[in-house]
Amino acid sequence: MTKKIYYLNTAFESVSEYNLALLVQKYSIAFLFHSPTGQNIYAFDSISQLKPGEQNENQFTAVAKWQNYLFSKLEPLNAQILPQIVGSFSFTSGQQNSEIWESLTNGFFFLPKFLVIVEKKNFTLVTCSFTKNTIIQESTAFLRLLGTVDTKKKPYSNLITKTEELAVTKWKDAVAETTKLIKETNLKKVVLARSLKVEFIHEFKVHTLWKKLKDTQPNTYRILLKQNTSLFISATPERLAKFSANQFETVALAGTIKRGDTLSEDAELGKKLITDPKNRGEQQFVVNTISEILKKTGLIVNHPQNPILLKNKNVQHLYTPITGMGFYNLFSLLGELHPTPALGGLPKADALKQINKVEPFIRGLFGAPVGHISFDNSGELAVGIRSGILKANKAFLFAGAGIVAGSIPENEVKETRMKFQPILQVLEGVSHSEK
Ligand SMILES: C=C(O[C@@H]1C=C(C(=O)O)C=C[C@H]1O)C(=O)O
Repeated sequence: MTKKIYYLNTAFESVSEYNLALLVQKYSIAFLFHSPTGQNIYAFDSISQLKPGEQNENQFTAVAKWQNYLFSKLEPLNAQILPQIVGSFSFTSGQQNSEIWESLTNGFFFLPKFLVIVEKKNFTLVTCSFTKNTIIQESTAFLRLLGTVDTKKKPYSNLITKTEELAVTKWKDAVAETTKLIKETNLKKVVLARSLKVEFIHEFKVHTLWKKLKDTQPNTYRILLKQNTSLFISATPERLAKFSANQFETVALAGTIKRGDTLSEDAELGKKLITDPKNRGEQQFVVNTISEILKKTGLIVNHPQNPILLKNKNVQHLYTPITGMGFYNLFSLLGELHPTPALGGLPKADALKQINKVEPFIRGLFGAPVGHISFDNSGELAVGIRSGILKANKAFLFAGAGIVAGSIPENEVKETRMKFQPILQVLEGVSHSEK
């Protein structure tokens, strides 16, 4: 690509989230990203694409190089707000193409042609184009389309016909084997995941999923990545990083217990989690490892001494926000950090080896960094858990749990079953208006 990439900003009044989600069906590539505290991003169509884990180098270095290259081509047309690259890394580089993940196996990033950024009720469209002469018309046509997306409603429902937890016995054996290995070697923690297959009557429409995600998971990230016929969706509570020039915010999230049916039962369960030595130890590994990595890159690190409880609809976790201040190289820091011991384990390399050995599927985007990065290296990435991949009338959901010396296989099965719930409930009995 030798051509320049022009970009233009158009501020506009407002648009409903539902209309933006409806627009996804008109494009083969789209990305929706709702952060509980950051920017909301809606991206459609692409100017340039990269599969990070398919390059012959570290996937974070590959994205950094691609981003640099794109930056050298950017040409603002009276624009203050930069375009952003959006999408997902893969859990690890060089994953073997899998039937489930198909072309998303090794991650997928793109520079959107149309990027809607919503921040504190300000709506901006950032349009990218190779042609200077037509960019204004392209933006206008996009906004017109957005304003006229058909929201007429007809009754609609989609029902699950089958759910199947895959290879449960084998997974329990893997947990037992891993626990033994942890007791016998210097391995301390390994996060093992399993999968749930779901079949339903019809193919899902994106806006249906998005509405259900919004209705059922109000305080998590909400993420949707569409590439042709594959849809990745996530209701993750876990931030990998929110970053700007000299600030890097991350979290240590680990340790899980169910929500209670009453306020007092819920508080009781929370207390049990926060005073439980196994879970506190598991989460402390994550706090220590992340803090060490940030310090090693020269950041000044701050975090509260003790975790607090993060309560989502289906589960509660131990949570410590961690902030690093100072200068840093974004992509090399992300490469050091991912996967944190919340998703990989400790020591990282040995844990990844064990994951590779015992997990019967490719993680694809499960647990991978997913989000948006501006050309000034500000942005936000979440950890792609509480997630699944949908294609036609099938979905594969994923859930993992931290295995430590004291882990009991049956309890880990129950914990991962709870972690399937956020996305399972999105797919379950969807019944609302549909064109
Ligand atoms: C791996 C998952 O969750 C991670 C593991 C947790 C745990 O072991 O308690 C808690 C939160 C997440 O960091 C998942 O939801 O699939």
